[in-house]
Amino acid sequence: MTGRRSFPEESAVGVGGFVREDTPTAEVDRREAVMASLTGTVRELIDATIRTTVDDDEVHRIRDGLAALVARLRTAQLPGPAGIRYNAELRSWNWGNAVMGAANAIAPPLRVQHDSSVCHADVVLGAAYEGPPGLVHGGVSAMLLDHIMGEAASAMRRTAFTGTLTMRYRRGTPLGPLHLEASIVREEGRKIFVAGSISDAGGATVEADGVFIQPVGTPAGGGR
Ligand SMILES: CCCCCCCCCCCC(=O)SCCNC(=O)CCNC(=O)[C@H](O)C(C)(C)COP(=O)(O)OP(=O)(O)OC[C@H]1O[C@@H](n2cnc3c(N)ncnc32)[C@H](O)[C@@H]1OP(=O)(O)O
Repeated sequence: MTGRRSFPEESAVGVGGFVREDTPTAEVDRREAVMASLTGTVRELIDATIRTTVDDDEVHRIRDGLAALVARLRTAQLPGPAGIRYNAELRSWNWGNAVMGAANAIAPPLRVQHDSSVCHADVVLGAAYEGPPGLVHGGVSAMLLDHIMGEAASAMRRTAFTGTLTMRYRRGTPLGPLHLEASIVREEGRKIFVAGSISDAGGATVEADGVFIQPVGTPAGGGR
């Protein structure tokens, strides 16, 4: 996630993985762009690997070349996962996030837009997300919906964890361009009920209902 949100020091949430850093926003932006450029190429690598038909010897040469690049990246590493970081200006960055992390080539990535009452995102899913032939893996659909529905529940101002997520796969979701939406249906105390969908040009392929729960001690809502 990026942008200004509420964080533990503001909301007194003791959720692990949040790390405050003094990195200026301009430096975060610069580094994020650098990492995103690398990640885009790694994403290309994943797609090219899945679809390659080069001969065995060439596969082995490419493997050895990539192993050397991995060793170079390993010369300076975080001790564990990237977590969620934020600075004094509340610029946040979670570059390892499985759905939208700028340094995670597994992430499609999903770029979620927050409108007044709806979160939406357009994404193109390629060969790396295939389940049934030519169709998106059902778990990938659930992952993307979990994320965008969680973003809708958080509304850029609070922490909300997935409690229950119910999926209805109405028909196969084709690989290619897709549209996702999510919005809050109602709230009951710490429970936030959210609806979400994935659509192709022909309409909804997957619909989901979710119950997202604010951890104890977090504000029940209010302004940003
Ligand atoms: C700045 C960051 C932005 C964040 C922006 C984030 C965007 C990305 C979002 C990604 C979302 C994820 O993947 S989150 C990762 C996946 N989810 C998790 O790992 C969550 C694991 N589970 C938990 O941590 C916990 O079980 C919680 C927090 C969900 C609930 O624990 P709790 O707070 O102790 O709940 P508890 O007091 O027992 O119950 C409170 C009320 O919720 C109900 N309830 C409890 N659990 C559930 C449940 N699983 N499903 C439905 N309802 C439940 C209870 O019946 C009760 O209702 P009543 O009696 O009051 O009526």
